[in-house]
Amino acid sequence: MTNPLVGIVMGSDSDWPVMEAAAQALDEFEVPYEVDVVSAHRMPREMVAYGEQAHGRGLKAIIAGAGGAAHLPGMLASVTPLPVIGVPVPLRYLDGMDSLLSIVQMPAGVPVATVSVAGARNAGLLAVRVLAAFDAELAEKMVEFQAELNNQATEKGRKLRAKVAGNDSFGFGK
Ligand SMILES: Nc1c(C(=O)O)ncn1[C@@H]1O[C@H](COP(=O)(O)O)[C@@H](O)[C@H]1O
Repeated sequence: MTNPLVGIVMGSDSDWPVMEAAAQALDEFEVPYEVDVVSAHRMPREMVAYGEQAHGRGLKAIIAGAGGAAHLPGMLASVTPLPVIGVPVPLRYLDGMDSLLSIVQMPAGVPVATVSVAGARNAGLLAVRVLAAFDAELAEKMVEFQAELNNQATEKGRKLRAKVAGNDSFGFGK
């Protein structure tokens, strides 16, 4: 089995419906990853061990998702030299604002790259970019992915213009 390059961890299995999108993004780029529940609050010793061992085990980035008082991404960032990408998971109350602020407002010296509330897909894509900085083949795949995004957006504009005005006044989207 291929060694995982990205660790996707979350405070609870209840975060998986949100965090799954990170795994899907990594699948699209054929980046090997591992998935686990690691809670700073409920299993602090295991959380520290996970963070301390991640680099030595060959991981290149950690994606950490948590909801509510979401301390997991920041605590992992404090015990690993790896880049940590934080995903604020929205819970029943407060619309994820609690998770967002818990993750994004890190003290200087301990960075967490925070994506949007429930932005697990972007977390996966950001991890791909981290790896692509040192992997020409992966970088090429990312360029192709971006070109496809461009095509899709252009096509949406073309369809909208055709629907609204029946013309192509900006000359985009041939
Ligand atoms: N924010 C944290 C941490 C942590 O930051 O260590 N551990 C669990 N949790 C969060 O608690 C929420 C409710 O968890 P349960 O569904 O298990 O009660 C989840 O969103 C989880 O990420």
